[in-house]
Amino acid sequence: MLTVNHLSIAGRQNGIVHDISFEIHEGEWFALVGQSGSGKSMTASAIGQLLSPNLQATGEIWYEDKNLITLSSSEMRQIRGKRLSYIFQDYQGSFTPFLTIGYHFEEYQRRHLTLSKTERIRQAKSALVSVGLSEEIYTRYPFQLSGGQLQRVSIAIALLLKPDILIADEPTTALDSVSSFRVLELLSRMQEETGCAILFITHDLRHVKKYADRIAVMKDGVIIETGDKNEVLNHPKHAYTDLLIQSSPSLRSLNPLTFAGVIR
Ligand SMILES: Nc1ncnc2c1ncn2[C@@H]1O[C@H](COP(=O)(O)OP(=O)(O)OP(=O)(O)O)[C@@H](O)[C@H]1O
Repeated sequence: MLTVNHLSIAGRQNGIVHDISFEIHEGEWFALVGQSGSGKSMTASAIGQLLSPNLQATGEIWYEDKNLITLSSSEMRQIRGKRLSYIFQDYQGSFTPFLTIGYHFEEYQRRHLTLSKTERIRQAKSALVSVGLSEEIYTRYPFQLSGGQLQRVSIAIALLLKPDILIADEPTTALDSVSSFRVLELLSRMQEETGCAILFITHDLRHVKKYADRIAVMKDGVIIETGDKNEVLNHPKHAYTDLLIQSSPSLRSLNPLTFAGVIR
């Protein structure tokens, strides 16, 4: 569904991502993990042409028969939102504070869907209800909502557009554990309902263990290991992956040999 081939990202002075390749299959939950600064967000941004202008992406990012890197801004806008949606850690930045939640829905709906105004409002309210929020939120302003509620609004908008791929860049980092749980369960439900693929960026291997199908581990701008979730978590090939697992408390016991103290 999405094939990244030899992607590199560089600034004027330095390289950030170095020749990475991976594939996201239809309907799968693909987790990109690794330490802070390893290039996960830059990789996610490159897919939707969202890199800052001082950064240059080279290589290929194939979605259907299009190399996304070569598309014009207007061609990319046709795909981003409707076919490829983002949910960010910085949900505040995704909303304009002085515009109502309804207005945010409208903006996406008008750009990507052909519906009457009444139908747009009906669908938006129904999307809010489906993520566990009240219809009344439609007329509220972003500053009147909590972080967890705003992140659920982001998901409701994504849900409405039914993208093929949802890129969720640390969507729960700024949330408390109950809100995080709700958001992840919603993403999981959305995936079941719409069959979309999810590119999930996280530091938290517990979330990977619970939700992901496959994992890519990134370090210093390079993918050092990719594979099936259980394979990577139970039999890491790279010492760095092992270190990530060791430093995730609830995952230490995944490897019974480690748990028994037979291997480190
Ligand atoms: N606009 C920019 N210009 C130059 N370098 C940048 C720019 N934005 C980010 N970087 C650098 O790119 C590197 C990778 O950043 P990125 O945000 O992709 O890391 P990450 O793996 O997502 O980290 P985190 O988990 O902390 O979000 C970092 O060293 C960062 O300083």
